[in-house]
Amino acid sequence: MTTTTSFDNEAASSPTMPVVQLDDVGKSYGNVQALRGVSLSVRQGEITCVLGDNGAGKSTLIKVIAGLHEHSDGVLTVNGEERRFKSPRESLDSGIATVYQDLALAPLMSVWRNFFLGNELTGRFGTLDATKMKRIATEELTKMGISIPNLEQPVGMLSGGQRQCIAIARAIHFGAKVLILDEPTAALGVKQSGVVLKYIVKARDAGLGVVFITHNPHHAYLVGNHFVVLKLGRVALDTHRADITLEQLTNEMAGGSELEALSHELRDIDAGAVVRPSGRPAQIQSPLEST
Ligand SMILES: Nc1ncnc2c1ncn2[C@@H]1O[C@H](COP(=O)(O)OP(=O)(O)OP(=O)(O)O)[C@@H](O)[C@H]1O
Repeated sequence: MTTTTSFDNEAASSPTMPVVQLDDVGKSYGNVQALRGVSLSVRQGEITCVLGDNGAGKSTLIKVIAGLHEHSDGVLTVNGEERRFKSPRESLDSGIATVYQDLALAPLMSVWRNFFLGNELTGRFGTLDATKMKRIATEELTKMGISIPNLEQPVGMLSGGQRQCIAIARAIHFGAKVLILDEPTAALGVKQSGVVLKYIVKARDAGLGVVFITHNPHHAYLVGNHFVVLKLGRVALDTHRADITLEQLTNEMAGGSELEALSHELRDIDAGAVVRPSGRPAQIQSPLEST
C-alpha cells in the first residue's frame, strides 16, 4: 500500500477566489478587544488551519463567521459579497456549516434523526419520511466510508470521533461550501483524531473550504494547506504549507521568541540560586513541561 499525504492533491497552489474573506476584522466585547485587524482568506478545496493559544481569539473568529456575533470593524465577504450576519441561520444559508466540539449533535436522538436535524424530510401528509431519511443517511455515511452498524442508536452512545464524522458528512450532504470545525480533535485520542482528520481531508477533497481550528500544530500540519496563527487577537502568522515546516509551526505556536526570553529569565533566576529551606536549589518547572 502506498502512503499518500492529504496534500499530494495540492489544491492550495492554484489561487481561486476566496469563498470567505475577512479584511481588517475586529471584534470587541465592551473593553475587551478580542480580534484586531484580522485578515484571512478561506478557499474551496483548501484546509485553512487556525491555531492559537487560549484567549487568542479563535472562538471569536468562528463566532463572527458563523453568525453568532457581529464583527465590530472591518469587512467580511462571502463569495465576494459583503455580509454582516445577524444569526447562525444567515451564515448557514450562505453555505457556511459550523461544527462545534460539544454541540455537534443531539445525544439522545438516533443517528439518522441527527443526520437530518433541522432538515427533516416529510411525506405527503406532512409526517416524517423515516424510511427515506434512513436510506439517505445510510448512503451518505457509506459514501464517506463511515461505518455505523445501527442507525437507530442514540448518537450519545457513539465515540466523540464518530460524532464529529457524522456532523462532517451531514454538512457535506446539505451542500455546505465552507465547513468550520471548532477543535474537532481536542477531546480525542490518537486513533480517533486520525479518523476525524481523514474526514476533514475528505471534506476538502469534496471541494469544501475547511477552517480547522486547533491548538495542535501536529494535527494541523498533517492535513493543512494554509496556516494562520492568532496571538492576542491578531494574526501573528499567515502562511502556506510550502513555506513552513512542522518544526517552525510548532515553534510559532509555542511562542518561540517569548520562550527564548523566558528561558533567559529562568537561567538568571537559576544562577541567582533560588534556595529552599532545605538548602537545595528549587526545581523550576519549564513551562513546556506543563503543556
Ligand atoms: N463574551 C465575551 N465577553 C467578554 N470577553 C470575551 C467574551 N468572549 C471572549 N472574550 C475574551 O476575548 C478574548 C478571546 O477569546 P476567545 O474565546 O475568542 O479565544 P480562544 O482563542 O477561542 O481561546 P480558547 O482556546 O481558550 O477557547 C479573551 O480575552 C476572552 O477573555
